[in-house]
Amino acid sequence: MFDVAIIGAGIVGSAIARQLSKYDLKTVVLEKGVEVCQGTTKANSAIVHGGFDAKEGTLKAKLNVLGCKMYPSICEELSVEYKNNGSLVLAFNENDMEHIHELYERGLKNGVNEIEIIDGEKVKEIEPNVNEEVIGALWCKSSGIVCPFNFNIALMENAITNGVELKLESEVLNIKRIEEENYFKIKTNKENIKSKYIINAAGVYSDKINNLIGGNEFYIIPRKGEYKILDKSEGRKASHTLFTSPTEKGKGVLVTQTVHGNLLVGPNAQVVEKDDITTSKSGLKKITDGGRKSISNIDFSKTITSFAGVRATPNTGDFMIFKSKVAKGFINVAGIESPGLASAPAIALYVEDLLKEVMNEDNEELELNKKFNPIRPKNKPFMEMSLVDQKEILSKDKRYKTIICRCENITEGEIVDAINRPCGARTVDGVKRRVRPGMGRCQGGFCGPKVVEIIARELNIAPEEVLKDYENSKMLVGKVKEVRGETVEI
Ligand SMILES: Cc1cc2nc3c(=O)[nH]c(=O)nc-3n(C[C@H](O)[C@H](O)[C@H](O)COP(=O)(O)OP(=O)(O)OC[C@H]3O[C@@H](n4cnc5c(N)ncnc54)[C@H](O)[C@@H]3O)c2cc1C
Ligand SMILES: O=P(O)(O)OC[C@H](O)CO
Ligand code: FES
Repeated sequence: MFDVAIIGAGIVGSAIARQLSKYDLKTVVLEKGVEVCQGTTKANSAIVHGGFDAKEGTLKAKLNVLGCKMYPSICEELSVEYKNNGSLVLAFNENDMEHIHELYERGLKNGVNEIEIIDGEKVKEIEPNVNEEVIGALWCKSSGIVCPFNFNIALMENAITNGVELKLESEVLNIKRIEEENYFKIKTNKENIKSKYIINAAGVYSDKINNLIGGNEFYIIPRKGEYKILDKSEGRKASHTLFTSPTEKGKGVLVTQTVHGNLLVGPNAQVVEKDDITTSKSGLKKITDGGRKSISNIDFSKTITSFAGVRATPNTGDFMIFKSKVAKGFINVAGIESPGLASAPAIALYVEDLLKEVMNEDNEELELNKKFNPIRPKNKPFMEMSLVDQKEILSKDKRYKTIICRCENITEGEIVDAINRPCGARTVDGVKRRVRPGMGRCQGGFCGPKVVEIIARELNIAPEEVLKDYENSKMLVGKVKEVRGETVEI
């Protein structure tokens, strides 16, 4: 019997898992994906918002502001890339200026202190490539950018190191509350699991999971956002995150540098089916036009790839984080659209308090995990190590000598480490998200086959079994011909 079962291993489920690993609890995370970070967390703007956008008094506002404050230290503990680059909401006319003043006032009410309104000249001084028609901006100095994949993975890795169990490819199909014995029976595609408490962090599917216990307090309206990611040569064009005035559809198309130095432009907003992450010509045109509003000379011929993510927009307008009234011991952490990434560390604290409340009702208390260690050791890129560190690691492992990804300068040693760490990579995209082979200009054209070979070797599976990302995404279909006695695979 588990004490807590968390459904979903995106940023929210993983942040909660890590928070609960501070306590002496038997916690399991059930994730239907082949890996962690396969839902919305893998495809978003990666902005740690300051917290001036959400309406005052909402959970979004409260948890965003606190989450933003927590980011620098939690990323330090977990060795995750985070940069406090600040953001600008740009104004191009008097109407925009009015919006900016509203956001400023709202920011102050929400407790965001590091904000100020600046004029067009100042904007151009701190962001030289900005569209010269800018007349002013709201400057938020506390906001930042993060690597959402590594943050998600690091949270789960640290949770596992501290005793949490992660069950991958485990889709929750049904939940039954066994009232007389005070626990839940959870049916997955693999097994039945018993748990005293359940935390529903299933992203766009959080309404379906809540419906399994007969809750119908909210539903999710999936809203897709498309992006273009550009070469690092374009990344230099923006140092702050550049927003235009928000609309009722959201914060609009932004332009930002990523923590790795690429340029990210997007998203739009479109109601779709839950799993629709396709991109379209018309959608991407909106991104291009929207991005040029902030920086007119973006060279979109330097686009590396495009992608889309789906917001778990709740019909209620605010995060739906609450103890279920229909099933005692069931906590919803649902409707976590933007600013869910920025809020995740604070959401975990909020859920910890809710769990304490439900446990109190059972006359139970949380006890500390005396072995809890908040630190996740670095997996620093080989090329960023000092010469001394490079020599040391090479003396122990020669695989750091072989460059596998030429575009991003990634060695075999780093890829092997990414696979063999706790919560290690299981797929080609999983390796890509952890250590970046495939993120370069050639998009894995050169390094992809080598990565497949390494995954097959390390996981002791046939190359044909290696997946790109999801289940059924095999990359090799069989052997086609023999070249000088060697079999060539496709
Ligand atoms: C276009 C876009 C831009 C965004 N930009 C930002 C931003 O810049 N800043 C910000 O703060 N926020 C942003 N967000 C919001 C942020 O990405 C989300 O709030 C956050 O990623 C949600 O995380 P999650 O863990 O709730 O969901 P997910 O990452 O989707 O995780 C849910 C997990 O549950 C699993 N699951 C579902 N059903 C089941 C089941 N039955 N059994 C087992 N597992 C299941 C899924 O496989 C998935 O892994 C953006 C979102 C989008 C779409
Ligand atoms: O478009 P929104 O409002 O959902 O926001 C998404 C990101 O946080 C900013 O791009
Ligand atoms: S060699 Fe790896 S992305 Fe080009």
